[in-house]
Amino acid sequence: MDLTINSQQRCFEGTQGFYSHDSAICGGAMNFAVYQPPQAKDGAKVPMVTFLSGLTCTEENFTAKAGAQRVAAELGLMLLMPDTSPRGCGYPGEDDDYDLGSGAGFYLDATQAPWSARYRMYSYITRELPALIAEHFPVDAGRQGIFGHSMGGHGALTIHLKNPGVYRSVSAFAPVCAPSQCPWGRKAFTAYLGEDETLWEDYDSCALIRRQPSDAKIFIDQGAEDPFLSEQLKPDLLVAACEDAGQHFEFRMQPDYDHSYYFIQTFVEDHLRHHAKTLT
Ligand SMILES: N[C@@H](CCC(=O)N[C@@H](CSC=O)C(=O)NCC(=O)O)C(=O)O
Repeated sequence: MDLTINSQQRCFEGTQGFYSHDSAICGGAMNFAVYQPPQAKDGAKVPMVTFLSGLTCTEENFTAKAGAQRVAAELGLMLLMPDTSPRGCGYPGEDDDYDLGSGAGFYLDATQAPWSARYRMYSYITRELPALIAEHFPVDAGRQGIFGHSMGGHGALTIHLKNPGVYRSVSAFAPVCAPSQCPWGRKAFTAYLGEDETLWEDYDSCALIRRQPSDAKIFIDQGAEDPFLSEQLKPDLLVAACEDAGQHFEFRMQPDYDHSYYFIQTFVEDHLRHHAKTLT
């Protein structure tokens, strides 16, 4: 699989790069960013943590705003930052709303036309992109973790819960915890998956935990002043699901923090150390 290097720059003795490729699964060009830590040299393979971003984001938001590279360099973690959806599909309404279409792929495989042809972010993130990364970067595919923010927190939790042996560590910042029960998720799931809500459970962390908890510890930070907390994120539902199902978790409510990347950059070191405990 071919890869285009759009830019590469030195960063904490490692390399921060932006790349694109032609995705068979998403039916067009996709962008992503990778941070290679200094330990990834002379043939040495390093563990990788994938960060899934939230609504309106591209591969650039976390890469430029989270300040994760310094600690990733210290811990020897490769970071993979995918885009949040296919782009330029030409579907009606694709660019009209911030919470549907471009920038809002919700990390699922759409089953409803027209989205089903290209909005296949679940398969892209779990199959095509890791294979491409393994071909072009010195990654140890047996040591992978996943984390994310908001819509990307939902993606990280669901992808871990559906693939606990591949994504061995998991964490999230302000995740959409129960997409079947909040306006962002219900709008996206109706459009992408259709009206049958029983089919939504496959992409709902609370339902997945109740069905089959994982052996990992789910680590979550949430800002207490997050404007999306009660209507969209609903961490109380995830905490209840974890408690009922016996899922190991740590949930931290952070006083005074909001939903922004200032919140993320404050706690990103804790998240990377959480992943390193399992992966290194
Ligand atoms: N209506 C807002 C919503 C956009 C927003 O807040 N996006 C968040 C993720 S929200 C959940 O997935 C984000 O990460 N934005 C990018 C950033 O760099 O802050 C709006 O359109 O502004």
